[in-house]
Amino acid sequence: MPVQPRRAALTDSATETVRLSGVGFGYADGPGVLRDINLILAAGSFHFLTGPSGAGKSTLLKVLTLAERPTAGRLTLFGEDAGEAPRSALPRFRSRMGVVFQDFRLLDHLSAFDNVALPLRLAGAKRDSYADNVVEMLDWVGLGERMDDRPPTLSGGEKQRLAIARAVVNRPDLILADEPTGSVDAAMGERLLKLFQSLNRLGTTVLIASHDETLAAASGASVLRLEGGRLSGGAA
Ligand SMILES: Nc1ncnc2c1ncn2[C@@H]1O[C@H](COP(=O)(O)OP(=O)(O)OP(=O)(O)O)[C@@H](O)[C@H]1O
Repeated sequence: MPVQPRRAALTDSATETVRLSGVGFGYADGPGVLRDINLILAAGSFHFLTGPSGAGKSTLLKVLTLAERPTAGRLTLFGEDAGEAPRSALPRFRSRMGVVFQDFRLLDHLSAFDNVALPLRLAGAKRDSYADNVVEMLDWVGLGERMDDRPPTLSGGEKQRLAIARAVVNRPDLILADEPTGSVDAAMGERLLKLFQSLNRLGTTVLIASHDETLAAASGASVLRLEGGRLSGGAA
């Protein structure tokens, strides 16, 4: 029986940030990792994605960031078919996303300031127009005193906070974050959650993959659970 996509809120195509219909994925020569995933993330909704280690949370985020393409089913982002979009279309989809990678992917030769400024520079903004915004974001994540330092001199938690500041600085339409509080203490985890919630109140759709079930429950967000490659949970 075909499964209806889970609905997190309104499902009019104009208000959907993400739609997965029967999406499957497996790495080359490996077993299937994602099976028949049906999911709608309404524009402006907030979700946690939980599940045991190896369940496929990072893989699902890789499919959503178009680092991997679905091997079955249909993926729509911002109302457009993305699963089979040509490579030349990928920057257009990605320019609307802020991604926090599990391994941070900071540029070691750039200062903390320049790492955070990168998405704005790539979007063509001039330094004068974004400098205050970058400083404000670094202050928010507690790195206001470290803006001239390079990533190799930062602790794991500081790198994580820097990666989050970079992902959110240009107010993307969609934030995809893989374990964004995995390297920080509980108080900083709550502060970072507030940052994601503030952006969400401004209209950004947020999906956070996390082992931290306590933080997920405290957030009041819908909690999606991935297990054995299948998705359950979320708002009905
Ligand atoms: N590049 C890859 N090539 C082949 N198999 C992979 C690759 N990356 C992940 N896998 C496999 O896919 C499955 C899902 O991994 P994934 O990293 O998505 O899980 P996860 O839920 O994010 O785990 P964790 O919570 O430990 O980060 C695992 O069995 C893993 O071994």
